[in-house]
Amino acid sequence: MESALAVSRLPPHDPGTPVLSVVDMHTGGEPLRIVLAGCPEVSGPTLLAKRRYMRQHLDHVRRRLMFEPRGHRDMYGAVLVPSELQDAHLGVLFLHNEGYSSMCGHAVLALGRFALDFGLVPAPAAGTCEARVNIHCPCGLVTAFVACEDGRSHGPVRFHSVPAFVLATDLMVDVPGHGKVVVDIAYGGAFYAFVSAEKLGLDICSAKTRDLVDAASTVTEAVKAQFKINHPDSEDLAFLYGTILTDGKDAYTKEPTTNICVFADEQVDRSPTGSGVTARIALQYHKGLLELNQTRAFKSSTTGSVFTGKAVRLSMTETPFQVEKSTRLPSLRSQDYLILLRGAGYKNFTSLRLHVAEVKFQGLSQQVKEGAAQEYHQRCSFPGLHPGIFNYSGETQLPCCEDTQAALWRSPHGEERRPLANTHMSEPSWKQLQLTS
Ligand SMILES: O=C(O)[C@H]1NCC[C@@H]1O
Repeated sequence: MESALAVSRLPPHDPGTPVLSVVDMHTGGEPLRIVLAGCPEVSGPTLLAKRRYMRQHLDHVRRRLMFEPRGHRDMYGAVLVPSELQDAHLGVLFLHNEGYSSMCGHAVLALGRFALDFGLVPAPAAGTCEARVNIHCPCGLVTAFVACEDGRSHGPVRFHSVPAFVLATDLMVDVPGHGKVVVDIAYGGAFYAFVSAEKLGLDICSAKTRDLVDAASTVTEAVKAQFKINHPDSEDLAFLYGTILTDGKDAYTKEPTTNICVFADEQVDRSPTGSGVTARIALQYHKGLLELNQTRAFKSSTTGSVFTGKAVRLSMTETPFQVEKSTRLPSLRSQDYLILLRGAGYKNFTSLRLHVAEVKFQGLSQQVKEGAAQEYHQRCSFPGLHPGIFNYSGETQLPCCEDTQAALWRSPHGEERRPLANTHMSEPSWKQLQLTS
């Protein structure tokens, strides 16, 4: 039920016109547009089936939300859907400028706070300092731990991701304009190619973002053209999401190592990339550069925002690989590359995975240092990017129409627990997007 106050604040609109209500958040400068209401039903018995359904039948919703004039080419989104997993508090489909990703760490960090403050999970008992939010992402169940005070989010969020693994190290790729380049590929809920920017003739800290994006995208395209990536569990997850250029400082130090993630269609992550950090930790562990429970800091070269992360446990699964070997391209399967981790022998068709936990963001999710944002915009030469992207405002309205997501907004403690204003946001405002076809 909506309060009279909330309704009176809504702008006039034709009740027959579909309206999407959204909340905009960001983590470390990376946007997250969360759909509150108005998305047509996303059908499917499983989350991966819902992802396929949305791609086939509701892609116009993604395009309205992500593209200009309401979004921009680096916009990111989340559609919340019911999950088939009993333990999940919510399911989520991630949206970006090209389609639908399998994992998104910055979104999980923001959604953790969102879920607690909007009553999607029970308020933790008095005296509890972290709320647990189980988020079913396309890659699997991810748990966010949200620091809280008096039942509301307050401070850092961390998450435990799905098991990460290394797919390939020292892979020789023919990169147009750069010759043979050696890259590593690792999985942190999504697959990334990793290469030091220096190997592409760039300094990650001073190069123009446009040049970093061009180089990273060329690597992504080259890997996609020359190798077929397989995932042990599902063909839906078997794709290269992007390339992460690094400062090459993989050996452990207390100082943060810097990287830039270029994913989807040349989209740039303003944050250090939660799923990328997860994959990079798996890679560093695999190379013997990081111990279990050793915390490493990762810095975004675009905004300077920092995530920390550590590997917490090794696990071995007996899941056989179910994907077919490509006849056209050399096939990359993790049993080919991963299994002899640290010299231990494992039998064929056993995948060894690393549980990477505590990817953690210390800042409040709405705050980006103004200086960092300005510096980024000076270096960035995307014509369509407007500086307003860092000025997120909140959503004070409750969903204005009943739809398939309505069940998600029903707090376990009743409607009245829903806050009228999202306290993450400095300047409450409403936002409605007209959905025309
Ligand atoms: O933090 C992350 O994992 C995401 N950020 C944008 C690209 C990735 O999905």
